[in-house]
Amino acid sequence: MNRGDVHERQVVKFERPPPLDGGLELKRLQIGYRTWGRLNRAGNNAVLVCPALTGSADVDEWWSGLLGPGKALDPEREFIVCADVLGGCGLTSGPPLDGSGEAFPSVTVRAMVDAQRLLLDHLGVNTLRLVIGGSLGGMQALEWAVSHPERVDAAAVIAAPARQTAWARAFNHVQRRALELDDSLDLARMVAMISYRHWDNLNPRFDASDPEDPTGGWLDHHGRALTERFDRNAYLRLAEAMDNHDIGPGRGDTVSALRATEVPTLLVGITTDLLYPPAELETIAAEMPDAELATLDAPHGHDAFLIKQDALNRLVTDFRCRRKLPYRLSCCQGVR
Ligand SMILES: CC(=O)SCCNC(=O)CCNC(=O)[C@H](O)C(C)(C)COP(=O)(O)OP(=O)(O)OC[C@H]1O[C@@H](n2cnc3c(N)ncnc32)[C@H](O)[C@@H]1OP(=O)(O)O
Ligand SMILES: N[C@@H](CCO)C(=O)O
Repeated sequence: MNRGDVHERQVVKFERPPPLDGGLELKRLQIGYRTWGRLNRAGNNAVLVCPALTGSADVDEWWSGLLGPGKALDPEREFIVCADVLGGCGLTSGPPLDGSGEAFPSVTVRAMVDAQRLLLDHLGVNTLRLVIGGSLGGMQALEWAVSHPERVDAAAVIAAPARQTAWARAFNHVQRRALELDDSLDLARMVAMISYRHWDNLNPRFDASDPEDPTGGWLDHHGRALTERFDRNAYLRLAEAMDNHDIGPGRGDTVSALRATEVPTLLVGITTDLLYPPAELETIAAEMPDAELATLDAPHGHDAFLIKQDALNRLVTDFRCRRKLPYRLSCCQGVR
């Protein structure tokens, strides 16, 4: 069943799974996931896509610019897998699904990777041709490259750090305070939205002298929209996971962990990213033995990885073609 062209959401349940990172013991682990394309007999043509904070397994909804025939994630040639994130509010174990709400245990990025590994084992995936993600998804992709290099042919880390930064923590702190005052996700999302954008995105779009305040209206819109589609406790758990993200512990330190990771890795920095500026990605690239740095030139800020999809698709495709990774596309011709 896992070897066909399955597109709809599926669920796998692990009774008494092994403890996940951080001593996370769940009586039952459920993972909701989607796949595109077919897994080959050797189990070595898979690509794992890791979602960002409020993302889901529905890659076709939020990364359609990268998913499709001839694109960076090509289901005609590869088996694309994406799961709802552990601790979130999809069909993978998390506060709402588990029913434990606030009592759902802390989750780390490494635990997210542990859960994804169980899923890949279940599907018969041996090695990944690529693991890719932006923001929280980029943290997961980097953690994969560091913790399971033997299973990863290449990684693409977009707009994410190797270790959470004080600056990004500051935004999460204010969001937690907002959630203490009011259970609704409105205010937290509005704060987050400011960190996801840039003045080059908002200034040309909204007239600051307009008495109807389109900037405020836009923020209100996003606050309301998240409240309708997301869960407060899941949000808190995922923000906590981002705040605790560090590939270093247990591996010397962050720099030692990067230096020991030989997986070919593409690091994409977004020119206007105020949350994880390009300098973060440059630092990672400087330490990894086989890293390539690329720049996504966009006025949108951090969220450009969701908005400038054609340009991102080109960066990822070019990386894969240039590295002659086990990947053949007509668009590879001419890439050196
Ligand atoms: C990566 C993952 O894993 S998935 C998570 C990605 N998805 C999300 O984050 C969902 C939330 N959406 C967004 O953040 C953004 O819409 C993006 C990143 C997907 C796209 O960004 P942009 O193209 O800049 O869109 P923008 O931020 O303007 O949002 C458009 C929405 O704002 C509304 N809007 C724009 N201006 C205003 C305004 N002045 N007042 C009120 N509403 C406004 C639009 O009507 C539109 O509403 P809709 O989404 O309900 O159709
Ligand atoms: N805006 C995206 C990315 C945040 O890093 C999200 O809501 O998941």
